[in-house]
This record gives sequence, structure tokens and C-alpha cells, in this order.
Amino acid sequence: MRKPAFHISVLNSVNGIIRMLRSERNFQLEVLALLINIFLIVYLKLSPEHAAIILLVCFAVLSVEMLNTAIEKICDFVHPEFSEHIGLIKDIAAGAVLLLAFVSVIIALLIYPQYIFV
Ligand SMILES: Nc1ncnc2c1ncn2[C@@H]1O[C@H](COP(=O)(O)OP(=O)(O)OP(=O)(O)O)[C@@H](O)[C@H]1O
Repeated sequence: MRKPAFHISVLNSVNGIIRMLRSERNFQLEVLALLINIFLIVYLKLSPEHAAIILLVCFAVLSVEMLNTAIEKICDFVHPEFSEHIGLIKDIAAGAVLLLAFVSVIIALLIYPQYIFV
């Protein structure tokens, strides 16, 4: 298969993000969390370093959520029936999102109080 032009690859990637936005509830909630964080970054006037950390974590959560969904879709495509192996693969992928969500709450608790309780 011929490699698509760069702008086609970018459009394909944007299509993946739009599909996630339309159909994946967790992804929608994580985008909402990103928007709330952007508001807080501006409203609380976070330092560039703290803003960068918060944004990095938010986008990492979104990226891992997309990989988790991709893994779920591969699993459902290659093996739609019930299987302990498929269940374990999906649990591990979901665990990766949970780990990142956990550390993002800790990072928020480390950064935001400095700006709220001044
Ligand atoms: N084919 C299967 N065989 C065995 N267990 C499965 C199978 N499909 C899903 N499961 C179990 O159900 C859970 C949820 O899987 P599902 O594909 O419904 O993802 P989801 O509801 O979109 O989850 P997430 O919130 O992680 O996106 C899996 O983590 C797994 O434990």
C-alpha cells in the first residue's frame, strides 16, 4: 500500500479524534476536564511551568484513552465472542487509563492549592 501524503495522514488522525469525540463518553468527559483546566490555568494565572504540566497530563489522558479504545476495537474485531484473554487485555488497557487518571488527580492537588489558598 502506498504511503499517504502528509496532509492526508493528518486528516486521518483528525478523523480519529472526531470519531472519539462523537462516540466515546469517557473521552468526552476527559475533553470537558481539559476545558475546565484551561479555564483554571487562565483564571488562576498559573505559571508557565505549572500550566505546561497540567496541559501535558490532560493530553496524556486523552492520548491513552484513544489507545485504550483502539485496543478495545481491535479486540472486538478479531474476537467478538467472550474470552478470558480478551477480557484481560481490555482490563490491562483500561488500567493504563486509570493509572494516568490517578496521577493527574495527585498533580492537580499538588499544583492548584498554591493558587487557591494564597
Ligand atoms: N470479549 C470479551 N470477553 C471477556 N470480557 C470482556 C469482553 N469484552 C469486554 N469484556 C470485559 O468488559 C470490560 C469492558 O469492556 P468494553 O469493551 O465494554 O469497554 P468499555 O465499556 O468501552 O470500557 P472503557 O471504560 O475501558 O472504555 C473489559 O475491561 C472486560 O473486563
